[in-house]
Amino acid sequence: MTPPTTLNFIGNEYLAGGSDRWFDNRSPVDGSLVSRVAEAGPAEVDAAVRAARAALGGPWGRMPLAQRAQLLHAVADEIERRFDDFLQAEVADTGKPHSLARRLDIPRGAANFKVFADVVKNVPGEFFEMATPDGKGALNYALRVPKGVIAVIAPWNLPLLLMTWKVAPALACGNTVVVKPSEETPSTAALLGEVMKTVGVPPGVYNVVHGFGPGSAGELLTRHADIDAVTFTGETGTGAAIMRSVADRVRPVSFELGGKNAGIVFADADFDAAVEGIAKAAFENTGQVCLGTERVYVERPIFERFVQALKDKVEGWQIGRPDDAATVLGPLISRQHREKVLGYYRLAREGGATVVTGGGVPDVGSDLQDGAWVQPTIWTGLPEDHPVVREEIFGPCCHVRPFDTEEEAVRLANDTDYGLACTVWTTQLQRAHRVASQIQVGICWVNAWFLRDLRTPFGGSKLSGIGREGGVHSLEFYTELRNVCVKL
Ligand SMILES: NC(=O)c1ccc[n+]([C@@H]2O[C@H](COP(=O)([O-])OP(=O)(O)OC[C@H]3O[C@@H](n4cnc5c(N)ncnc54)[C@H](O)[C@@H]3O)[C@@H](O)[C@H]2O)c1
Ligand SMILES: O=S(=O)(O)c1ccc(CO)cc1
Repeated sequence: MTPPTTLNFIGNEYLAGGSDRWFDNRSPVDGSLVSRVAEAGPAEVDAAVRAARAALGGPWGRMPLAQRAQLLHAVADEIERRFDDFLQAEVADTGKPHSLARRLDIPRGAANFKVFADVVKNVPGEFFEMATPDGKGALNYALRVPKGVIAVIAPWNLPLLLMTWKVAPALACGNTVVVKPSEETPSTAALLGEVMKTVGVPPGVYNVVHGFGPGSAGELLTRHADIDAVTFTGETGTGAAIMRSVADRVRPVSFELGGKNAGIVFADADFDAAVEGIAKAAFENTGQVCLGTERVYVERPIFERFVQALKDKVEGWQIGRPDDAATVLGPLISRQHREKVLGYYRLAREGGATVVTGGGVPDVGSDLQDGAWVQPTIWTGLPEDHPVVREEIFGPCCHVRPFDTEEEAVRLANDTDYGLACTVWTTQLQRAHRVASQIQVGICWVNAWFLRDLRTPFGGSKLSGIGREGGVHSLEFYTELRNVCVKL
């Protein structure tokens, strides 16, 4: 039987790669073939950028804001109508449990379009009246105009959610996009093309090119002379490479990059809630969430009890097939990524860590032996300068260490090159505010993790990114302000 194909989407049509380059998209559950993907070469990337440019001068560019917002609501409605198609596609690529994709990935994929359509409709303008020597004065007002053609480079961990988190505000602001989804997860970006066409989004507004990073569609797109901005989510090193790609043409970038996030648990915390919260932060999505917690600091009086409870909690989580309702943990995204994660598991052992649980590959049976399975893992006893405590692993693992004072906890949490997120657990109100204000991150949760209001600013400090998106903050990246000065 011929395997299904995943095609580039350009000008509202699915096109095969002209140069006959195809790559395999394999399931991380069992290594089976999900689809053959058409890799975009220079001609396809150029065609996508041209289609996007042309659309800015067509019906999309002339469309009133209210109608644009209505279309984006229709996109969201159509994603919801085709919920199961998106669910199957996302799970086929990632192997994540249906329960997780059903609760998080697909609903958020739809919600992004609704939220940003509404945000853009409700943004007030800026106006200044000025005096002039002739006494008649002048009026200044700022127009927000779309930036143009936006290159969207997306990662594989929350493919639809993180791609639409960029595409929705870009389109709401009147731009057009060329999306390069991760080579690991091309399916939902491709499927979204059908949705765009069905609801009547004009050709060229939403385009998708498939492929890899360096020397492939990712680099071809970010180096293309006719893109106006790049928005990227992924590894810090890739962000640096993209920055170099756009440097000669001085294009703006918005970067959501890696993290090595801390969790701080005070002895006064609601113990059970903290265990549950840290377990999710460390292990949900098999630890493949940039906001996840890989460093946990626990106040000494509850340290031993906390480590035991965290171990019990995660050992009770079922690892297995995505469609099994009891499954909590799926595989990693690929065997290649598993090699990286297992490399850190090895380093931890060699560094003298106490392996509280996990540390290897689970027995998932012969059916799944070609998948990318890994055990959730907890360590204690490593020094703070160990690579396992300093580098982003992006797997289901955390190192837990005791602390004695609030000052020490803040110092430990901030002792990192990254600055994305933190989760703090305490029932003392003043402590909560005091600590949150001192942690050098883009988002600090108190008694919560991954609770997102899409109107709030989101992004990272230090090596975790450049800029903030979310709510009106997205407009700062996806529009330009043009001041009009009218002499009266
Ligand atoms: N801060 C955030 O919001 C956030 C969210 C999710 C993931 N992440 C980070 O993403 C990483 C995991 O995702 P990943 O492995 O897909 O990241 P990645 O950087 O390897 O790849 C991301 C995307 O960039 C493309 N790419 C790679 N090299 C490129 C190049 N030179 N030019 C243009 N495009 C290129 C890839 O093909 C892919 O589409 C982790 O580091 C994680 O922390 C960050
Ligand atoms: O801002 S969000 O779109 O909610 C979001 C969720 C997860 C991550 C990290 O993987 C980044 C942004």
